[in-house]
Amino acid sequence: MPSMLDYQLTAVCLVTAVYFLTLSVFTGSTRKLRHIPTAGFTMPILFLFSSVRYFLDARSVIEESIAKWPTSIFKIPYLLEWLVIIHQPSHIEDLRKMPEHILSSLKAFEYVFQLAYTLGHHINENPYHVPIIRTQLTRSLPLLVPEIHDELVQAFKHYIPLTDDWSEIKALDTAMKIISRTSNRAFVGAPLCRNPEWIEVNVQYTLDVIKVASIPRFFPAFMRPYLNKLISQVGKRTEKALELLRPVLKGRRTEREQKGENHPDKPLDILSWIMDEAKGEEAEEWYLTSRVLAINAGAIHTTSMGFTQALYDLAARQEYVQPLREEVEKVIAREGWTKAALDQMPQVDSFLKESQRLRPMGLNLMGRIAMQDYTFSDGTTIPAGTMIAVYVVDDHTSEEFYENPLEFDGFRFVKKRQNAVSSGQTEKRFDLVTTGLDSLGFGHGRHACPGRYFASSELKLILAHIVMNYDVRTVEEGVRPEDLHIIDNCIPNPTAKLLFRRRQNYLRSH
Ligand code: HEM
Repeated sequence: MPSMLDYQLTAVCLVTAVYFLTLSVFTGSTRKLRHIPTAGFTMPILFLFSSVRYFLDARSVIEESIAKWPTSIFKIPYLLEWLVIIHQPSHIEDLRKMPEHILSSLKAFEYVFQLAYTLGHHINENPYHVPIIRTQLTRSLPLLVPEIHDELVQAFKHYIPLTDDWSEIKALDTAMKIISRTSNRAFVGAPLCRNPEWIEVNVQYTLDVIKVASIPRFFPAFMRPYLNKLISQVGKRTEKALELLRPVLKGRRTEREQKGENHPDKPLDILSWIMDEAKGEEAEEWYLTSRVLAINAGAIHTTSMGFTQALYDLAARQEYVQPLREEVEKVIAREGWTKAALDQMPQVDSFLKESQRLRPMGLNLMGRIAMQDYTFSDGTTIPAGTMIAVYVVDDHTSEEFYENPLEFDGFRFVKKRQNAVSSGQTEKRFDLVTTGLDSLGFGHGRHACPGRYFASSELKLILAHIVMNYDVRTVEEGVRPEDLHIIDNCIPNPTAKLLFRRRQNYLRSH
């Protein structure tokens, strides 16, 4: 039996080990970043207190730092590392212009998503899916929108039945299932997109990636590989997805052999395009499955969060329902459920953009790792290896860009579009898909989200479908469910329920 002394000795050894560990981990990087102002303490151990404060209330820590150093960059203790925060438009412009070999988005992605234990290094080594999403998926939207609409009608019927009495629906969970199904109509086609096991494996894979990428960052680097292995279910999920995708892959290969690579019935979806592009081992079934899962992981979580935020905004602000309905009804009567119709819904577009402006999916986006020492245009140098990110909230709520910036004004961007037109500028500047220094929810610059055209069409279709078919409100009238903040991530309340029923007051008879 170990004695009391043994326990005490073990405790002393552990504390000493942690102290020297943090000392060795931080003194190197801390010394190199000494010239950059710090939110909190830089000393080992004391640093941990600042880190805990950031963990509990990231927004206040950053806002206080901006008040102290309004024009300069600063660093914050992010768990066991330093994160350099930029927020000034001039610094964001510097970041936007920098190529991969100076400020790397891929390296940041690899680190933040712990690729070795989640999606796998092959996703970053050959990111051939990015141009597919940016060009083929976007260009195919006019053909895909009616299909996605068809899928979402079925998905809504299934997950939120049209009843005359109010039913309580858990918003975020339901959003993830609906988004997974409708997105997969464009990713792998029907009927796999609506197979409950496929939906489940994609949703769970996405949640696993987030878990495996986040938890180990609470621990020192040397412990992460062991922890990752302990908690990761990603391998198991990939095997399950492979089992479901294999028959589809086999069927498509047979069809290609029989009818030719570009036969007229070739399905119009991401799976077809990645099968066209994949070379060598990437063309193997496991790698194709892993690529489809990675695309899903990037698409489902982000779009579901954006959708849920907008839904909470709508449910709590009933005054927007009628004007949105009028817009959708008028356009759909003329155009049907098409991409052209979506392009003529400025109010729907603006509502979603305003929701994203005030509730982006994270306080800090556009992560980069400096691949070499880099000097910003104001002369501040960050050493190679530094992790940086943009505090987007500052730009999204800046009076320089927005009147009454903290107020939710669902049709703010409709007015901005009208002003732009009357002053001879392009109204596209204020579209949901358009990024800028005042609109960073999809990033900005060469790495801006390539899926934003697809996501935006999907979000517009869903919001339009909801206002046309449902009444939706919050459980406590007018009270919007509170967001959940995990460090600098803003997650729409994951447990909140909303009330749905069949729409009661039709504008016209259907
Ligand atoms: C509302 C939904 C979405 C939001 C808010 C969002 C947001 C973002 C952000 C902030 C970035 C990083 C930009 C940067 O670092 O500069 C990004 C990158 C990316 N997103 Fe999205 N995204 C969404 C939906 C999607 C969808 C549906 C897809 C795929 C179909 C997708 C695929 C990607 C990919 C592949 C990248 C990496 C691009 C690169 O490294 O060049 N996203 N997204």
